[in-house]
Formats: sequence, C-alpha cells, structure tokens
Amino acid sequence: MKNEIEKIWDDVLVKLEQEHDVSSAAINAWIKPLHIKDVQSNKIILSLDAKYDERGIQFIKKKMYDFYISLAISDLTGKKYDIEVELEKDGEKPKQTPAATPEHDNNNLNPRYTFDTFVIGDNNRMAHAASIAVAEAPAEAYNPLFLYGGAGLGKTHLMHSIAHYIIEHNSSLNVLYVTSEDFTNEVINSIQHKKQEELRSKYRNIDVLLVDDIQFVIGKESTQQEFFHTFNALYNSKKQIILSSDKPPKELDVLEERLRSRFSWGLPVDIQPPNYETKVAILRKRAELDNIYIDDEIFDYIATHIKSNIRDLEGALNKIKVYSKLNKKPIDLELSKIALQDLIDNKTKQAITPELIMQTVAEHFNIQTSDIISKKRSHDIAYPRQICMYLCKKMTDQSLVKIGEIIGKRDHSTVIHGIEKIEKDLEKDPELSKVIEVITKKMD
Ligand SMILES: Nc1ncnc2c1ncn2[C@@H]1O[C@H](COP(=O)(O)OP(=O)(O)OP(=O)(O)O)[C@@H](O)[C@H]1O
Repeated sequence: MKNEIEKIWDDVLVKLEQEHDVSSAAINAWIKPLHIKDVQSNKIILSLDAKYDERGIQFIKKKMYDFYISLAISDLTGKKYDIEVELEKDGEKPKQTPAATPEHDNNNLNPRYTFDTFVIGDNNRMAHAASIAVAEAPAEAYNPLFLYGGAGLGKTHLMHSIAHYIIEHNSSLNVLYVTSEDFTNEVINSIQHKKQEELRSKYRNIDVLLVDDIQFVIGKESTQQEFFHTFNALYNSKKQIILSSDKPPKELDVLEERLRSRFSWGLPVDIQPPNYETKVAILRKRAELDNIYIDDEIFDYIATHIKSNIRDLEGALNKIKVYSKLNKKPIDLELSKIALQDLIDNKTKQAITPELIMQTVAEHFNIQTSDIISKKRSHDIAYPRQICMYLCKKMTDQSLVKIGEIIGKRDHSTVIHGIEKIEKDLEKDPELSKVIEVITKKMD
C-alpha cells in the first residue's frame, strides 16, 4: 500500500499546488521534507525531516497541509486516509524518498517556469515582451515592472522566467524572488528577534528583487513600511524591482498612496485570460513537456469546458493523466470526459440559472427578457417563454413553483403545460431540437 501512495506522491504535490493553492515555495519548504513512513488501512503516517522540530509539525497543521494532502490523496485514489505527521528521528529517514515535483532550485524558483515553456498569446504578449526587456537589461527598461492579472494566468511563471534568465546571463547580479507572504514573515521575524538591521541590509544588497502577489502586504502596517523603504533604497540605487498583483496599482484601494504611485512609475502591464487558441497551445506545450501524446480532440474538450484560468486547465490535464494511470487505461476522449466529470458538471450546474436561461432564450429569439416575464400572449413571445420553462426544468434544480414565480409569477400548472408542449413538439419537430441545442450550447 505504501508503494501505491509513493507512486502517486508526485501527483499529490501537483494537486496541492494546482487545486489547493499551496504555493510552490511552501511545497518546497514544507511538503518536500515529508516522507511516507507507513500506510495503514485508513491512515498514512508522514515523517518530517529531522532537520525540523515540533514547531514544523505545528506549522504544517496550522496551514492545514495535512488536510490538503488527505484531500488530494482521496481525490486520486478514491479512498479517504487520515494523515498523521510525526518528527523523524535522526538516521530514520527511509531510503526510498518520494521524488518531489515541482522541484525548486536554491533560489526558490520552479525550474519549469522559464521563457522557453511560456506560451505567448494575445492575452499576455505585452507582459511577455516587457518581461524579456527587463530580463535582458535589468533596471534599464522598465522599473518597476508591475505585472497584474487574475489568479492562475501566468504572473509567477513570468517572474520566475525573468529570474532564471538573469541568473543565467548575468551571474554577478544578486537576484531574489520572494512571495509577499515570505516577505511579511521575514519582517515579522525581524521585529520579533530584533534583527531589523539584518533584514534591511539583506534586502538592500539585492540587484533584482521580485515580489509576487504584492497585494497581500496591503493592510499590514509594518510590512508596508518596510517594503516602502526597501523599494526606495533599491530604486534610488537603480536596482530592478518586479512586482505582481491581482489588480493594477490604481485599484489597490487600501494601499498607501505613496506606494501606489511608485508602483505605477515603471510599466504596469496586464495579463488577460487566454482565448481558445492560446489555451490549446498551452495544453499542447504542457503535454509535450510531460512527454505524453494527447489527441487534439481532448485539448479541444478541455479548452472549451474549462473557462477559468490556466492553472485549472493544467489541473484538468493532470486529472486525466492520473485517472489513466490509476485505471491503467490509455488516454482517449471517453476517459477524459469521465475523469473531468466532477470538474465540468459542477461548473456548468453552478453557472446555469433561470435568469441566464431567460436571457439566452430572449437573445436567441431577438426579444427582451422583460417580454418573457410579461403578460404578453402572442406566439412569438409565448413560445420562447415555454422554452424557458422547459430548459429551467431540465437544467436547473428549481421546483416548478419556483420556475413559475421567476418566469413572470405564473402558477405551476401553466409551467407544466409549457413544458409538456415543448416536450411534445420536440418529438415531431427536428428544427426545435436544433434550436434547443443551440441555446444550450450558448450557455455552456
Ligand atoms: N502562457 C503560459 N504558457 C505556459 N504555461 C502557463 C502560461 N501561463 C500560465 N501558465 C501555467 O499556469 C499555471 C499558473 O500560472 P502562475 O502560477 O504563473 O499564475 P499566477 O498568475 O501567478 O497566479 P496567482 O495570482 O494565483 O499566483 C502555472 O503552472 C504556469 O506554468
């Protein structure tokens, strides 16, 4: 049993990062030093590297990493295990330590996040170009470079790419990548242990500072202060600063004005969600890097069904890989659909509401949503209204009474009549089936 868990350990780590938002830095620092000591019928015992002490275990529990590991394992194996973490005794370390991916080098950088593996699309072209400019000529092109955009769209990937590039091409420069969480913790520790001077001199000796998710310093008084001074010191000495955030500087509302304006000094540049073609290109690249062959129809299926972000796209691909491995079946479209069932069904169900149905039907028939809920009885309005009733019953969890209420306060016998009318027409009118199919697709 231990073997089986060891086999999927890499996938557990990927899941922690992709689905439970455990940062790659945290995986490196806290999950990699865990070894699978024993697997019992419903319990897995993990031991934490002897270099740590009890506080390490407390931290893992506090951050709920044990809970996320248990979730990831149950997701992958379909079986629920409790996770127990204990401290490894010196010399006890098992020989077979599970390999950990993603690996991180000494600089806390994911080796996979480089310019070579970054797919350029319309959504990120400018951000990519600016990143290259900064990597080639630190502190000369844009300072600070401020990358912003929604979650999982590639900001961290670009930041690591810049850092890798500079380390490789300009080895004399002192490059530091931190998340704002790391930075905050360093500030707190320095205050606690009265080592603020040490922290300041560390940060002021850096040539290229990259701080990921800077929005998290907002509201943390001392951290903001410290960052403000670090920023000024580096900027005035013509050192490169690269920041990422979920919003542009002007929308970081609660941030002190003096920091907000500094963030806009250089180049704020956004990353947007990818379009269909870019999504497919990213999936292809990912499969190529993982050395697996995946048919285009599967990429098409993922790209049309996963609408959120690139992390979720990769998560979907990963789910398919793991499902095929566990079930020892080749990857085809049918297997992919089964593997992604939960992911996709949930998302569709959540998104489709009676309001969305009314809006889509109205658009399709070139009428107003207000017509649908109105008292009008002409065929060009009443028929789309009945289609709405039919689709609400089919695609939402609403009761007939509720559907009637939403569609213009109609009683439930009117709703039943409407649904039956459409069901009957569907039996004899292939054109209507097509109309329903098109409307359903529009909501997908
Ligand atoms: N253009 C791209 N080409 C290839 N992979 C990409 C691209 N954009 C994002 N990815 C991949 O998507 C995943 C999520 O990206 P990343 O962690 O950089 O997002 P982020 O914008 O930093 O998100 P967050 O704000 O949540 O930290 C990563 O595995 C990354 O490699």
